[in-house]
This record gives sequence, structure tokens and C-alpha cells, in this order.
Amino acid sequence: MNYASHVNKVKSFILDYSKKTDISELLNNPLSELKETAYYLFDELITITPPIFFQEPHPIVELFKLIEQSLSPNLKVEKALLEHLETWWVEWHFVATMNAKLLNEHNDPQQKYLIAHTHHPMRNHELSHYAKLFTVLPMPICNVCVETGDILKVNQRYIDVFGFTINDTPNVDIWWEKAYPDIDKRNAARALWNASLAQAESNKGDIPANDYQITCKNGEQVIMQVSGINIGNEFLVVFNDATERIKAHEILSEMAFLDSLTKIANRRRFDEKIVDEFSRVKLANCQLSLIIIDIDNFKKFNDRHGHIAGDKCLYAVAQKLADTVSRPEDFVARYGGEEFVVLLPQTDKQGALFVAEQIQKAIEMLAIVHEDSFTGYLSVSMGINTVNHHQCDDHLTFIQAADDALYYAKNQGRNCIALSPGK
Ligand SMILES: Nc1nc2c(ncn2[C@@H]2O[C@H](COP(=O)(O)OP(=O)(O)OP(=O)(O)O)[C@@H](O)[C@H]2O)c(=O)[nH]1
Repeated sequence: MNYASHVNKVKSFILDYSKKTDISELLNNPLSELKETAYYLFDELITITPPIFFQEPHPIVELFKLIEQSLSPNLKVEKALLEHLETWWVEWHFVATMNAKLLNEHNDPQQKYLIAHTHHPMRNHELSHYAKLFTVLPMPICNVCVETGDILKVNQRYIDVFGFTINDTPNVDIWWEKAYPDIDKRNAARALWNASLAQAESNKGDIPANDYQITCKNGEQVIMQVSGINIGNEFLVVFNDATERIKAHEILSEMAFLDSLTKIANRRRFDEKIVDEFSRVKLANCQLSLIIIDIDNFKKFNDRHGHIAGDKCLYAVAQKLADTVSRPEDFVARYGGEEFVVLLPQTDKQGALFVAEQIQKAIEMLAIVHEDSFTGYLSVSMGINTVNHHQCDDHLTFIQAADDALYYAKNQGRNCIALSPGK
């Protein structure tokens, strides 16, 4: 494109103003007449070359490069003026596109823009602040063309966070593919996004916030809360990093299901788990075993060694149980006080008995001195119950039967394993 007349106009603007004595004051005052005149200059340039909406980088960038080349690098004031003009151009161009959209003129946006721009200088001033916000807001923002899914404009934070510039940022369809390689998950995420867009239509264009995966240029996956505004033929999309929030939520829910003393799963987690496992047994032809473990004469241990030693002992036993029950599908929890539970999916009576014997040996190996115990060392009693899908009534009856077996084991003199007779 031939920019000769543009270059001359901008150059003479710069040369005129560089002679002014109060130029630095003018440059630093956002309401100065200099900035307003610059806006009118842009108007003129646009009249020579109509604005090309959705083109990045805008041809004006090329124009500014040409002007810079034709200016003497020693003239500080001229350079400063040129830099300001470039910044104002970014704001002004934003105003142009925003105005065209606000006027909702799809047929002839360029014409409409020119009318709007010359007739609403105050609104332009306001919008120039939005332009600044777009550039400096500390969260990634982009404009997306509704029709093509092309990303039309990105701010600096977008480039910093995702690694893509306006030149290499993928089309929205490719974003989805990269972020969700699994087709089912991708469809679910897209369905959520489409539902948000439908909601936006009845909500003045506001796209409600939801979490989505994003794949950065370096392949890193991040989770972003994505919201935005539907402005006619474009979305303005805003990203908020949700990774920290989700991590914190995971830690909190982990804490909610963790026994703080023994650092294994707590009773609440067990209550959930047993319901899940029980319904699985009902559906599939498999067995489920439960071992309830109770430390023998623990009251006397506490009485003799103190509560703190008792706590340490509970921790040691819990950790030993977790080490001993090692299949990934097995589950260990503190049931309450000095009682623990082990849930063994797809395990019959014999298998559960084998695990219980391993536990007995492991506790023996801890060799915690317990003067009031029969062996002189800490020991446990265990009750076992097993169900298959023919027999299962409900999980509470299942637990009760294991507890009855434990009671029986205690009555046998402790350090003992008892099996529930079953139905
Ligand atoms: N140190 C400590 N003790 C606990 C904790 N929770 C429960 N206990 C103690 O565990 C003891 C359980 O006592 P009992 O229910 O009488 O049972 P036991 O003395 O082990 O006797 P048997 O079970 O019949 O062998 C009580 O003294 C409780 O105070 C805990 O978190 N820390």
C-alpha cells in the first residue's frame, strides 16, 4: 500500500507540535487538545484509507514504521510525539471497532464508524479508557469472531500466559481439540460453552463463567475460568486462572476426608466409599470384604503411657495398615477412636482372612510395648465379613455383621481374628 500522503500528514503534525514550548505538558495530559487533534488526524488518515476491521496487525503499524524511518533519530521531541501517536492510535482504533459494534451496524460499519466517531468525542474519550484497560488488564483477554472462530485481538497478558501472539494463536476449533483430545470430554466442554452462549443471549450478552482446560503454546495445560461478553459479531473473552483455586479446593476436600491424627482416610470418606462399593457388588458378580480392626486394651495403654503416647501409637498403627494393604483398590480408614476399617473389593473370605493375618503380623512387628496386653506388645482384634451380589441387603447390615465378628474376637481373649458366619 502507498502511504506517501499519510506519512506526510503525520510528519507535518509532528513537526508542527514539536515546536511548541509546552509540548511535554501536552503529551502528559490525557485531556489535552493535542490528543483530540491526533484523533482528528486519525480520522483523516482513515478517510484516505478506510479502516480494515479485524485485520491484525493493522496497516497503520506499517505506516508508523515508515514515519519513524523518515524522522531523524536525534530529535527527542519528535520521537516522543511519534510514540504517543502510536499509543493513541491503538486506543483510537479500539474506539473505532467498539463504536461500530455499539451502533450494531453490520451492513456498512466503516461508514457508520466515521459518523459515530466525529459525533461522539466524549464517548470516544471514555472508550479510549476501555482500550487502555484491554491492553493493561492483568488477565488474558481476546476478541473472537463469532462466525469463523478466529481470534482477532489479544492483549499482552494473553501472550504472556498462553504464549500465543495474534499471529500464531489457533482458531477456536483448534483450541478445543488441543485442550480436550478426548472426544467425549471435548463434546461435554463445548456443550457447556454453547449453553453459556445461549444464556448470554437472554442476559444482555454476558457469557457466564465456567472452568475450561486450555493448552498453552508450550503444551502446558491450565484451567481457566472463562467468561465474556457477546458483542454482536464478536465475543470479548476474559480468562481467570482457576488452577490455584482448584488446587486449593482439592486440598480442602482432601482435608475434609483425611483423619487429622493418623493421616489416613476418615470415617466420612469410609461412609461414602462403602456405599459406592456396595452398589458395585449389587451390579456385578463379585465379592466385597470388610475387616474391622480394634486395638486391644487401648484404654489401659493410654492410662499407663499418657494420651500423647496413645496418639503416636494410633498414628503408627494407621500407617502400618496403609502399608500392609497395598492393592490400589483396597481402602483403609480410621473408623473412630482406636478402631480402623479395611475395605477389600473383589475379595472373598479366604482373601480377607489372609489380609487380616498380614495385618496381625505387621502390628506385631511394630513391637510397641503394652504391659497390659496378653503378649506384652500392642495387638489388635479383627472381625471380617464378606458379601456377594446374591446376599447383600444393605451396607449397614454388612458393617454390623463385621462388628459382631469383632465382638466375638474380643471375647475370645483379643489378638484374634473372627469371621462372620454370613447368611
Ligand atoms: N490417645 C488417644 N486415645 C484415644 C483416641 N480415641 C480414642 N481413644 C481411647 O481409646 C480407648 C478405647 O477404650 P475402650 O473402648 O474401653 O477399648 P479398649 O481399652 O481398647 O478395650 P478393648 O477394645 O475391649 O480391647 C479410650 O480410652 C479412648 O480414650 C485418640 O484419638 N487418641
